[in-house]
Amino acid sequence: MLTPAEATARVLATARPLPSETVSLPHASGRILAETLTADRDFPPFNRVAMDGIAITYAAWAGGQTAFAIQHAQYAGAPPRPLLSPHQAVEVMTGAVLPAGTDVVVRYEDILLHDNRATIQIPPPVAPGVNIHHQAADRRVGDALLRPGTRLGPAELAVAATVGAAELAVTRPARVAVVSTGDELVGIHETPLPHQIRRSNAYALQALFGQDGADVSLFHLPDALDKLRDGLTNILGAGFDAVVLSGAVSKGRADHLPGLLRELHVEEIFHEVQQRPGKPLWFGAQTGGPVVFGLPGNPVSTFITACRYVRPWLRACQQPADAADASAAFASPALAVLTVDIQFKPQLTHFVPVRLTVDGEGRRLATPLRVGGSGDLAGLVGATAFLELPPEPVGFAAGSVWPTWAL
Ligand SMILES: Nc1nc2c(c(=O)[nH]1)N[C@H]1C(S)=C(S)[C@@H](COP(=O)(O)OP(=O)(O)OC[C@H]3O[C@@H](n4cnc5c(N)ncnc54)[C@H](O)[C@@H]3O)O[C@H]1N2
Ligand code: MOO
Repeated sequence: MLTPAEATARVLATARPLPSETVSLPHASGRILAETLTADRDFPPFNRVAMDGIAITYAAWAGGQTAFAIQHAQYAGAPPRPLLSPHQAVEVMTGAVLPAGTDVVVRYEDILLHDNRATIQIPPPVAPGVNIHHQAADRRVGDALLRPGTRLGPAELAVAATVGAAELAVTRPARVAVVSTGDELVGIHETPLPHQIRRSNAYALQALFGQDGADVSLFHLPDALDKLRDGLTNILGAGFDAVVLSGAVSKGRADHLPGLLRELHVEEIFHEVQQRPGKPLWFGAQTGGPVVFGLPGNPVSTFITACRYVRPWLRACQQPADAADASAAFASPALAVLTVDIQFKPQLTHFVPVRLTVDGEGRRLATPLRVGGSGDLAGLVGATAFLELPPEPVGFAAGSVWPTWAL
């Protein structure tokens, strides 16, 4: 049986970069950039006035002059006009081009304005340049600003907008079929009979994969082998990048999936991982078709195996081929301090849902939630991560530090 690290390596070995597509800037939010965006101009593109006030010649002020006649006013958006006399001043507004011939800005708060003359109330600074955002101070024309593989959040979209990238190349979302199986499951609009439950896993998976930008379609198939075969045949041939099944991968008489998937030419890459929850995890791939994850049906197992294995695969596929560091986005979980003692005897990696907080010294603390078992889906409410505890030792002491995976 594989360890979680070995299973992860086999999952990621099947990830292929998805092709790119072009979308308009407002639709690129949250998507993964598939091109390099460079500065089309210096940042800022001109010496920008950074405070409302007057622009003057530093040498005059440093030489003892404090009263300056106003030559004109320079507004943001107006073509620049130079200062003609070093002993006069230009009124300037934030965002305006600094008038040629000036090299310092004095704020309105630090001058008295009377009769078109400004009298400075403060001593001169030690050098010119004050209250000026100099051309190219932040970035130079041609600098790479955003690289392939960058997730486009609000700051990145602002950068794209400022270089005029009205359309952007992004990786196409992964197309994922989420398939729940089981005759005990009814839809969310139905009233279950005493021996039935509503299907919840599919919605958790849809939301999880949606957070990674995947395009998710939901299906439900019954346990009867012929119906399961027909349904699965259609789904496998429908052009999905991944088919994620929940349930029917364990040892029960209705757990048909491993056999059926083999019959449908989905090659098994592994079945079972040394972990709890989620030991019955199944993974395979169909040549020329999708990869298939068979997630164990117990809701906590489904949830955690989706986070631990499916989401990294999605992220890997959504990285463009030329991403600078394709592995960085998903390779390493962050460390956190366990806040209570935990005993776990089985020789299995133990995944523990936790709530992460930060203490007064900035340490990340992981507090386990009260989850009754892998069927306790309500126990997951409020989880922000899960701990990955190794098969050894049996006892994990409060204060010890372990990897955590954010949800
Ligand atoms: N003899 C053994 N029995 C079991 C083993 C084992 O090793 N030997 N493993 C246990 C473990 S661990 C798990 S996890 C489950 C996984 O079983 P399956 O993947 O075959 O899942 P099902 O039997 O179909 O369902 C398990 C459980 O989860 C509920 N479920 C399933 N799908 C949904 C859904 N979409 N929404 C809500 N709840 C769902 C289902 O009703 C069952 O209660 O097997 C153990 N058994
Ligand atoms: O994945 Mo099972 O607990 O290990 O329910």
